[in-house]
Amino acid sequence: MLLVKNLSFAYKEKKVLHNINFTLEPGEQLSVIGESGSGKSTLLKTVYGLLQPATGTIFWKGKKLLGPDYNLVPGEDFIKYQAQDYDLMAPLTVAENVGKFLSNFYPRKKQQRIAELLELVGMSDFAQRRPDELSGGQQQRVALARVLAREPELLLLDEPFSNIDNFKKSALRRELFKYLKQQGIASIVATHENADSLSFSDHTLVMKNGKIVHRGHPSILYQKPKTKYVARLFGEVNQLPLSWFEEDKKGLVLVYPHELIPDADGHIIAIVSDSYFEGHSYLNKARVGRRNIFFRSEKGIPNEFAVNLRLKNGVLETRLNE
Ligand SMILES: Nc1ncnc2c1ncn2[C@@H]1O[C@H](COP(=O)(O)OP(=O)(O)OP(=O)(O)O)[C@@H](O)[C@H]1O
Repeated sequence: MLLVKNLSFAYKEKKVLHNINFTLEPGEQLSVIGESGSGKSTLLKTVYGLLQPATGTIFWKGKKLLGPDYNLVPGEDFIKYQAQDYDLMAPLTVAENVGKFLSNFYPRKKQQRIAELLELVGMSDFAQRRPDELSGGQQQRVALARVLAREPELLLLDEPFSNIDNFKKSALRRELFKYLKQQGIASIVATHENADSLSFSDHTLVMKNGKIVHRGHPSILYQKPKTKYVARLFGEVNQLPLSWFEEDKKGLVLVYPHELIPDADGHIIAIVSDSYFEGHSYLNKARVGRRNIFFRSEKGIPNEFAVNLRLKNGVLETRLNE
């Protein structure tokens, strides 16, 4: 088990991580989400051993991990870390890059392992190419194969799919996280992209200004976000007066755009200002009084068109039950 206890870190006098606590079991998948600059990368670098914590301790399976002040070569053998840059070796082929840290003692086994990993990341056809002949997304996939080569027990990935196009990304995500589960590899993925978090994580940490502001299973974070900041990480969200839905109620409620339904009987009247095509539906920006809101519709809606909206059944019960 990974145990991170009261971890804090500062770049010179700028404190970037504040009292971070979490645990992670072998094979578990943890995602760390939060706005740019919230401290996700710094957390990964500190856990990996590139940065020396100001306070706190990190244990893996009961063994205390020492930071760079105590290790000549930063990083532990059983942890692999994929940073946002890929650091592939230019003179080596893709296959040589992936196999660089594999033993040459059993050459056939080594070649099999390289082939298996290149297949996993969809790069088999590029085995003999050199990194400078690859696109950014292809380099990112090779880098992923390389960090998996020596079967780490704990894998730390910083924005692992950021350069990979949508065609490849969904399949790669599914294959990679299935592989990690099968192999019992624990992973921490720092990401902006909610799909990394929603579909594949056992737990999610939400970071803001170097602190964990919320944690839990992604479905709970999505359905019962404690703050607009948390809900906003999953896409557009409205913060609306409760009195719109229940007379005399004070306070605000978070409502996702798909939870506001166009309905002739709806008593919220919205004037559409923009309608954006998003494949499965349209995302509409509209005014209700002086407030801007977002709602979804199956069809595009002309500007300045008035639409009656109602709240999807059950939303208030879900959001307000604490
Ligand atoms: N080498 C550094 N020296 C000083 N400050 C730094 C350094 N690296 C990061 N920071 C600061 O630390 C804070 C956290 O940065 P970090 O890169 O961990 O955030 P992040 O959540 O990973 O952001 P992003 O999503 O943009 O990658 C930011 O305010 C950043 O400006």
